[in-house]
Amino acid sequence: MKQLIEALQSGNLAAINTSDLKVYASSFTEVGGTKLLLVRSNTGKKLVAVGKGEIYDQLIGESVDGGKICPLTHENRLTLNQFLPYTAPQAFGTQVATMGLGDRLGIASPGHIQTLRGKDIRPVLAQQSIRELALTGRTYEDVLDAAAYAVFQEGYRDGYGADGDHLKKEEDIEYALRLGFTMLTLDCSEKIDNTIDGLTDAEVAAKYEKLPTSLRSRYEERYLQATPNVPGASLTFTRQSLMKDVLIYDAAIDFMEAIFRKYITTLDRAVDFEISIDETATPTSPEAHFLVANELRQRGVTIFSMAPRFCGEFQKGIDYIGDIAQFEKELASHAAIAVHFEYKLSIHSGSDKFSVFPLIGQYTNGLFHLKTAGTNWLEAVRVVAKVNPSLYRRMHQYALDHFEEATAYYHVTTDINAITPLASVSDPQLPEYMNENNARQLLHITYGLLLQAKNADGSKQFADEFFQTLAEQEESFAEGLKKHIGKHLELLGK
Ligand SMILES: O=C(O)[C@@H](O)[C@H](O)[C@H](O)C(=O)CO
Repeated sequence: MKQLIEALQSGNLAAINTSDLKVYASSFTEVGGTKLLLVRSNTGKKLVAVGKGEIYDQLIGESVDGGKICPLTHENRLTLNQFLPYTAPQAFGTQVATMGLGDRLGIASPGHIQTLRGKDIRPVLAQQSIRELALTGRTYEDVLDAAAYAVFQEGYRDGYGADGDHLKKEEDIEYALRLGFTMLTLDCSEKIDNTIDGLTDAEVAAKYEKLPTSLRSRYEERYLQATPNVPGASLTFTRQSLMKDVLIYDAAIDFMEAIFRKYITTLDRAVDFEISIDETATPTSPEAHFLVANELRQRGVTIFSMAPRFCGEFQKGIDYIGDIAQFEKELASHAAIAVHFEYKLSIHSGSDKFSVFPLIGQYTNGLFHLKTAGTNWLEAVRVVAKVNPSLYRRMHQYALDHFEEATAYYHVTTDINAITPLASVSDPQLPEYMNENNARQLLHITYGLLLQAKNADGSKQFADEFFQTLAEQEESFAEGLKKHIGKHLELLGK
């Protein structure tokens, strides 16, 4: 360690003996009288500090040969945030394209940064839903720590975001905000009445007539007396469609306003507030999108982005399923509505929607928010399939055995009987499973079960070997992400 400390003190990183050490040269920085560098030895990644000054004194670590070797702890991450602002998340607002890069493992962000660096789009690296935290056993502290250390490792100074994703409960919103998350995705799915779609016109009318007169009058005056004029959007309101949309969305709009007033307007910092109405059975028609957006504007609620439930299927980890002509027709209106109300269109379940990415880039004029998560996990699985076939086979079989359990968390139309039987696939062919939709969804939705699976003695059945394999294959994983997420960006016009 003495040689490392001396080389760092001189600022001569090339002099560091790297025979048993990986040096992340992009991490090197000086603050006050302290030099900092991230390295990885056989005991994992460490933050090395030399010199003097406040940050040196505040970092917690072992004093060795005149320097300090610091573990990548939550407390040390907070110290980095305090002295190196670029390592803390930021809000981006509506004037720059952004991409959610959900990292369920806490090891994907370096590859994400290498992919996006220098492009006209900014990464929301710390994006996880409460559902993902529950399935992986992680916390929002873990998520933000991993992203911040990745930013430090890569020396990435263009800014990154932190999205408390698909939040439904106030305690989860408070949790994410307390930790400094810079984006909130409010999931309104439990306030959207999906039963309305199944009612007859007469049943809809009868239910609507029971609403307060003042409420009905307000909606009818706003949406039936004149056709809204949104350049680029084709909108037709009828009394019947209006009654349905009011019954479906009115409670959700009240919820959006209440959360905005209680948590967003009271903040002393910028936060990107996203409205998610995508995880519902009811597709969001352009008229419904306009109604929600206009009601929010009438109530003084300003948002960063809106995630509608598009027509067709945006399933996890695979390409778009549906009529692309119809999708394009509605996308044009959705994008025009977002422009009209001055926010970005947010595309959830954005992983691998290659057939519609060019349309999304075109109609949003390159100003969108795209969310991915599953595809980043699957690139890690692809690495395992390539270098540790035994582990991949055990994980694949476990996923097959527990698939039904996983369908409780994600809507998929996977046909697991269509997946080539594992025994008939040779080791070199295993990575091909990541190119087959049914196998992709099998491994995607079982991520939590796989990571949390335990042996009879309580040890992790796959996770320890999985993370060890990925640690040994750090560069391969980053290259896989650069290739796969790079394909996303290229088709989006970035
Ligand atoms: O799996 C989750 O809960 C999230 O990744 C969620 O799906 C996210 O909002 C998303 O759309 C990622 O593509």
